[in-house]
Amino acid sequence: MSQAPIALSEVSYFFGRGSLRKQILHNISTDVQAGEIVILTGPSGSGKTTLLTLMGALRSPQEGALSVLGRELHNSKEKQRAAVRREIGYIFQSHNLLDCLTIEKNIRMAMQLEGVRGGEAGKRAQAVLERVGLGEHAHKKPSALSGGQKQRAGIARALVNRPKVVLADEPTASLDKQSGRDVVNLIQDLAREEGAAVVLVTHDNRILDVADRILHLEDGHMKSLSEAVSEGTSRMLNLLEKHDPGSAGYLATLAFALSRIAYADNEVTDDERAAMRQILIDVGDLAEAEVDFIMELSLIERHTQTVGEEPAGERSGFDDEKSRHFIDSLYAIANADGHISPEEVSEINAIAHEFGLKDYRAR
Ligand SMILES: Nc1ncnc2c1ncn2[C@@H]1O[C@H](COP(=O)(O)OP(=O)(O)OP(=O)(O)O)[C@@H](O)[C@H]1O
Repeated sequence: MSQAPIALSEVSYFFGRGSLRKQILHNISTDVQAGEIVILTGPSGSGKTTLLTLMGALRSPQEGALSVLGRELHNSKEKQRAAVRREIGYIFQSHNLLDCLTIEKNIRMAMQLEGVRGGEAGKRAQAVLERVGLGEHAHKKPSALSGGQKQRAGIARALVNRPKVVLADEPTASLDKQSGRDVVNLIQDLAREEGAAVVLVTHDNRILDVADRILHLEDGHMKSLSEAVSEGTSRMLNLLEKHDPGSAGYLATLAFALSRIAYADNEVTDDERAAMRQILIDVGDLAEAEVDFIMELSLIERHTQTVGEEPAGERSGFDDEKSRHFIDSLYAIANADGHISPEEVSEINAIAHEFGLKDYRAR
């Protein structure tokens, strides 16, 4: 099998020398295949940009093997890295377009570096601008475009030479929800069409679904996806709790209780999932992707908890309205398939008891 466009094996990276030497990345191993989209997440300072710059041949690792487009970069010389860089498409947080040139000229400039000029360059520039929805804006300068349009022009420039490796650093950071979504969809479509290996650094949870794989960095160490999901969810819940203490606690408690009902008969059906999702969406003013996070985390937690290992019962302190909503929601999940089983009833009773709630619907 041919080598992946990006291949890392036990890569470590250090900044500084002597007593100031500090290890930033620890034994990172991963391959990014052609046509694959990998998202790199992690808290600020965890080493995402450093890892991206290694993959982008802007630095070379002091330890481990790093191959980009078939070239080994461990201890490489600047000249070798420069040659690799010419074959990579970079998309930055700010579009990095030259303001004094039109969009079309910005794109032609990228082609000039590859020796493509004249009519051929004009044709290719127009085609790529149309592809990113900017066909009618070719002769405008960047200052005349919106943030999302500028970012799309940046993508057109990065992709016009059809790179086999595309690296994007926070491409949606300055965009609103819809523009951010448009931009990642575009990167995804173009990457698939060209069979490029794509690595995208982001803090934006809303775009995680475009990833084929999510890599999570913490203090320079690679973490598993489930650890990343759990970290992302608790960060989000903490944030919510700060802004809206009542509903955050309620949402987390409710999500977990609903998971218990969904698992009462040892299997979560699609109907139960859909009902659970809708109840949680109706409770808070969270984005759907955030609700999905909480729901999946609750289901995972429930699934991995062994029988007899129930969480310590807490008195809920819910007012009457919340108590009713809580009990009704449990019944709604139990009844999602049109039938409430004895196991589900006994789980509802157990939860009501643990939370000190009266099951006003019990017969
Ligand atoms: N040129 C440098 N010299 C010394 N240390 C650096 C340098 N660049 C980054 N660092 C340190 O390396 C660590 C990782 O930084 P990096 O920018 O890769 O993190 P990040 O995950 O991309 O953070 P953010 O999400 O804030 O962009 C940080 O502790 C940072 O202070």
